[in-house]
Amino acid sequence: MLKVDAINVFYGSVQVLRDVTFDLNPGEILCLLGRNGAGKTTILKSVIGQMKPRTGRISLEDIDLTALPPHEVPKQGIGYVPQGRRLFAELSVEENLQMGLLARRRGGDVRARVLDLFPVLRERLGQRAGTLSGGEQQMLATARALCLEPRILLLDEPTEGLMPIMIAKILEIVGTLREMGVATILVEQRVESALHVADRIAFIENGRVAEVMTPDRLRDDPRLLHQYVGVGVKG
Ligand SMILES: Nc1ncnc2c1ncn2[C@@H]1O[C@H](COP(=O)(O)OP(=O)(O)OP(=O)(O)O)[C@@H](O)[C@H]1O
Repeated sequence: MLKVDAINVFYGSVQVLRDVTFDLNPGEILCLLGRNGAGKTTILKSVIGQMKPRTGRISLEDIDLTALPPHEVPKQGIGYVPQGRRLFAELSVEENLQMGLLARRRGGDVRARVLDLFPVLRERLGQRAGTLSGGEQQMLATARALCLEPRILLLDEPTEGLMPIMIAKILEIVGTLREMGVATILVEQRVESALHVADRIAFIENGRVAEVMTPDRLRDDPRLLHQYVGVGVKG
C-alpha cells in the first residue's frame, strides 16, 4: 500500500537518510527500532511530507506523495502523532479534537467513533489538555490524528515516559486500530513493545534500513538486538 523507495534525505548538507526502502501493507504494524539519531523520526517526517527527499519516491498506492505539497499529504489518509504530542495545552480536550475535525468536512459520527476508542477522553471533554496525564495526552493526540480517518497512522514514540499500565493501553489501541484496518508505523525505543505489537520490525542504523524481520525472528536471535540497539531482550 505505502512504498518508500530509495529515499535520500538531507538536513542542509548533512545526509540523514540513505536509500531508505520499505513497504507497509494494509492493517500492518511496522515498528522502527534503532539507536538515538538513527533517523527514525526523519523517516516519519518524510512520509508525512514535512521533509522532502532529495531523491527517491514515496507512494501510497498510485499517488506519488513526494510530488505533493506538504499540506496535501495528510489528506491522502495519513495521520501523524509527533514525539511530544504537540497538543494545544491551554485548550480543552473537546477543542483539541475539534482542531482535528476541522480538517475534514463531515464531523459528527467520526467524533463519536473516535471517542468510543478512548472512553477516558469522553469523561474529560472540558478539561484543559495541559492538565491531562501523559497517557491521556497521548490518547488525545492519537484521537486527534484519527479524526481524519487515516488509513495509515504514524506514531513517534507514543509510550515515551508513560507508566506500564498506560503503555499497555496505548499498545492495545494500536492493536484495535489494526483490526479496523489502519496500518501503523510505530517508532519505539522499547524493544518489548515492538516485540509485543509489531507485525514486522525494521532496524534503522545510520540512516539506513539495516534489516526487516518478524518479532519471532528477533526472539530467536537476541544477538540482533545487541547489534542494532545495544540491548538484550528481557525474560
Ligand atoms: N532539524 C534538523 N537539523 C539538522 N539535523 C537534524 C535535524 N533534525 C534531526 N537532525 C539529525 O538527523 C539525524 C536523525 O535524527 P532523527 O530525529 O530522525 O533520529 P531518531 O532515530 O528519530 O532519533 P531519536 O530516537 O533520538 O528520536 C540525527 O543525527 C539528528 O541530529
